[in-house]
Amino acid sequence: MTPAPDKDSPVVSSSSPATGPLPFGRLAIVGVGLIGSSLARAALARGLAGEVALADADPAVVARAAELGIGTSFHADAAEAAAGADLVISCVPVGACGLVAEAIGPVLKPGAIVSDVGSVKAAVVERMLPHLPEKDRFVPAHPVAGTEFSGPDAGFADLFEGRWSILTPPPGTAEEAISTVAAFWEACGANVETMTPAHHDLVLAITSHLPHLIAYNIVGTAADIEEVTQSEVIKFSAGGFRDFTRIAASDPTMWRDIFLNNKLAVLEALGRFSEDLAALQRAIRWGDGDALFNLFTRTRAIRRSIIDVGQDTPSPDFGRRPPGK
Ligand SMILES: NC(=O)c1ccc[n+]([C@@H]2O[C@H](COP(=O)([O-])OP(=O)(O)OC[C@H]3O[C@@H](n4cnc5c(N)ncnc54)[C@H](O)[C@@H]3O)[C@@H](O)[C@H]2O)c1
Ligand SMILES: O=C(O)C(=O)C[C@]1(C(=O)O)C=C[C@@H](O)C=C1
Repeated sequence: MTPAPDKDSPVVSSSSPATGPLPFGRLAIVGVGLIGSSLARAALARGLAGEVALADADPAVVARAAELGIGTSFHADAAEAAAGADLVISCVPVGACGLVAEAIGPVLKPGAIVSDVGSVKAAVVERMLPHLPEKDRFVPAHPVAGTEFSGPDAGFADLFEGRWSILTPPPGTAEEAISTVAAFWEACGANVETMTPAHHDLVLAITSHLPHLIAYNIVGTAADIEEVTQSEVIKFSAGGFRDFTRIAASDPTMWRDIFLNNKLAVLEALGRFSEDLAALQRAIRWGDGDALFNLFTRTRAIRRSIIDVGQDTPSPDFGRRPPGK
């Protein structure tokens, strides 16, 4: 059982094998991009649902999902997919999650659980919860796993294997709904942790959102520097810059929505980052080699500890990608 967080303890629990009513009779996934299609593939491959109903607002995505055979039914209408489902997961950009909740709310069967995968959590709760008939059956989630690719072709069944999925149930969420969603993610190969939406947004602002902002910025700056031609950016991007270009290739809609919906936490993290950057600027200007050396030693240890605990693979491009990409 994974209890709902209270306000005094933002991080409540780490994963321990959960049990739940798996397989579901019907799982509905709304938004069949990288994450939605990976979940659909994982659910089919691992036998987590009898029916996997897929819906997307883009007709080309619905057609492609059908062609790929990654579900059991394919819908242009989210409500049609959600009708009769035991679990409905919204896998659309954060800015569109309110529209999904509004569409599915009226057709949810009694007892159906609703979840999502958005990279921001407080705004998702604010946008989705008002439209849901059973407020205690909404269990927001965020799989901390992804790539810079989008769309149904980019997904793969093992994306969540060994990665974290963070659940952020609002206070009052039914324990049984939380443990069912936890069991679902564990069956997809993920480790589950539960925390408050606000705490999630603070943590992810520094570990995910700010790094993306920095990558977008540095690639934009490099492209703008007139003496560094486009061809040189490409030619010399085999080094550290290459990692930034990978991250800066991430989906513009998804990341626009993340920054607009986690504004305060990102601005707070950016403030701290700017202060530390100014300190580095001073160290370089005044020849303070010790300050530089000490920081670089500390950050090298952090990277090595990340690899040691198996949270990353030391691949040349630092990325996880679908087979064949
Ligand atoms: N990409 C990642 O690395 C990653 C990782 C974890 C979580 N997330 C979160 O997962 C969600 C989806 O990201 P993705 O990378 O799969 O995006 P994606 O662009 O690959 O897919 C999103 C899909 O949602 C569809 N869509 C948009 N609005 C819709 C609506 N109103 N109704 C139905 N379908 C709609 C789009 O047509 C598209 O097919 C986002 O909220 C993102 O923050 C992404
Ligand atoms: O590996 C990547 O491409 C990612 O950026 C994945 C990443 C992350 O920052 O770790 C990006 C956003 C998601 O919300 C979760 C995971």
